[in-house]
Formats: sequence, C-alpha cells, structure tokens
Amino acid sequence: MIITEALSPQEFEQALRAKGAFYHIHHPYHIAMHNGDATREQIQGWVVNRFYYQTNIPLKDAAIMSNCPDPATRRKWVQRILDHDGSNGQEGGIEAWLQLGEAVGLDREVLLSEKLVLPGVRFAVDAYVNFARRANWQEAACSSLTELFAPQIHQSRLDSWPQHYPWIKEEGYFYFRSRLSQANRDVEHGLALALEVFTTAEQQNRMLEILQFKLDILWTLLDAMTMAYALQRPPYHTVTDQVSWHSTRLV
Ligand SMILES: O=C(O)c1cc(C(=O)O)c2c(n1)C(=O)C(=O)c1cc(C(=O)O)[nH]c1-2
Repeated sequence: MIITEALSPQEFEQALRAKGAFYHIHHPYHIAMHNGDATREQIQGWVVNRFYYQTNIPLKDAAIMSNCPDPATRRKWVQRILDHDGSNGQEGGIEAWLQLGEAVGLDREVLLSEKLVLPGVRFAVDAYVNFARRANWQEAACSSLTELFAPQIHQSRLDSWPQHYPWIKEEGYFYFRSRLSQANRDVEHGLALALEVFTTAEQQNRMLEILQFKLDILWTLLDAMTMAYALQRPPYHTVTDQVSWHSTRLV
C-alpha cells in the first residue's frame, strides 16, 4: 500500500494494524508450535535463539534513549529496559526467559553462552539494534510497534502449549503472562507517538516501511530456525555436523 494523501490518525492506525497480516504468528514454524506439531528440539531451538532477541531489546531501547533529547519520553521509555532487566529487587524478563529455558530442558548456561544462536538470527537481531542506533529516535521508537500484535501471540502460546507440550514446566509460562500487560502499555505509548509524529503521506509511507522492516526481522528469525531445526539444514550441514558458526558478539 502506497499512501498518496496524508491519512487521518484513525486511518493511519488502521494501516499500521493491517500490517498484522505479516506478523510471525503466521510463519509455518510458529503455526507448527501452536498446533502441537513442533518437536522438543524445535521448541528448544526457538527458546535458545529467541533469547538473543530478548537480551538485545534493552540494548535497542538504550540506543533509542541515547538519541532522544526529550526527558518526558526517556522517563517513560526507561521502563522498557527495567521490564527486561528487573528493578527494585524484582527479576525482569531476561530472567523469566532463562526460566523458560529451564522449563524446556535447557541449562541457563547454554542460553547465556549464545553459542547456539544461528547466524541468521544474530544478523537479523543485530540489524534491529543497529537501526535503533542510527535512526532518529521517533522512527526507532515506533519500530517497536510490532508489539501491537504481540499480546495475541503470547496469549496463543498460553492457550495452546500446555495441552500440546505437557513436558514443559509451568514456570516457563511466566514470561508470556507478564508480557501481556507490558506489551499493551508499550503499544499505547508507541502508537500515540506514531500518530502524533507521522502526519504527512511521505512520513506515513516511511513508517509503514519501517514496520515492515521489523516484521521482516521477526520472520527471518523463524526462517533461520526452519532451516536448522525443521529441514535439518543448519549452517555448514554439508561440511560438518558440529556447530561451527561464530558464537560471540563481534559488533
Ligand atoms: O514473542 C513474541 O512473539 C514477541 C514479539 C515481539 C515483537 O513483536 O517485536 C516482542 C516480544 N515478543 C517481546 O517479548 C518483547 O519484549 C518485545 C520488545 C519488542 C520491541 O520491539 O521493543 N518487541 C517484542
């Protein structure tokens, strides 16, 4: 969709929400997990790779704040970092994701080592962080708006996983439950900002393109996991059955 005349805030919100058609909830890897068709290895692969996304979200949010001269926005935005890192003696989302790892049978050291993070996942997540470093803060802030569609995906996991995967321990579900309200609050702020800032047709087209970029990142994560854990074609599979790709943060 190319916007030729500036949309009203209501119309622009509709255009942003319409992008939900491309959310990773529709990716075959995600559909398989939802329908109970994923193997234990596929669930574990998803958890261990998605951990890289989780640990980079606070870096991304700190990058946005570092470019934002507005104290009122920073005061609100910092909550996103605290949600993941924890505050006031409470653990945050990263710890909850480590618990999810343990609940699916992965030692936290395996997640923390990042050695199983597939290159495609790493590159896609790094692209998100680097975009946040370079873009102006309003554009970077609004790239988080895929979260418009996130409460539904967290809820769908809570609804379907316990019946399909009885081997996943109950403590694993805390992360998804906690994100339901956090994502809604994030979206309220992000959406208000997008509707206020992107008012010309040119700006609105660019914002839709940015949202698509973010959707592409999420989709690409699952493409990389499909190659490795569904099609059994991880990187270098024609050369070795060992993990040989780089496993440290180089950027
Ligand atoms: O599990 C998911 O499908 C999913 C998707 C997204 C998203 O849409 O970007 C986020 C999260 N989870 C999430 O847990 C999270 O903390 C988060 C932060 C952001 C962001 O862009 O700032 N997206 C997401």
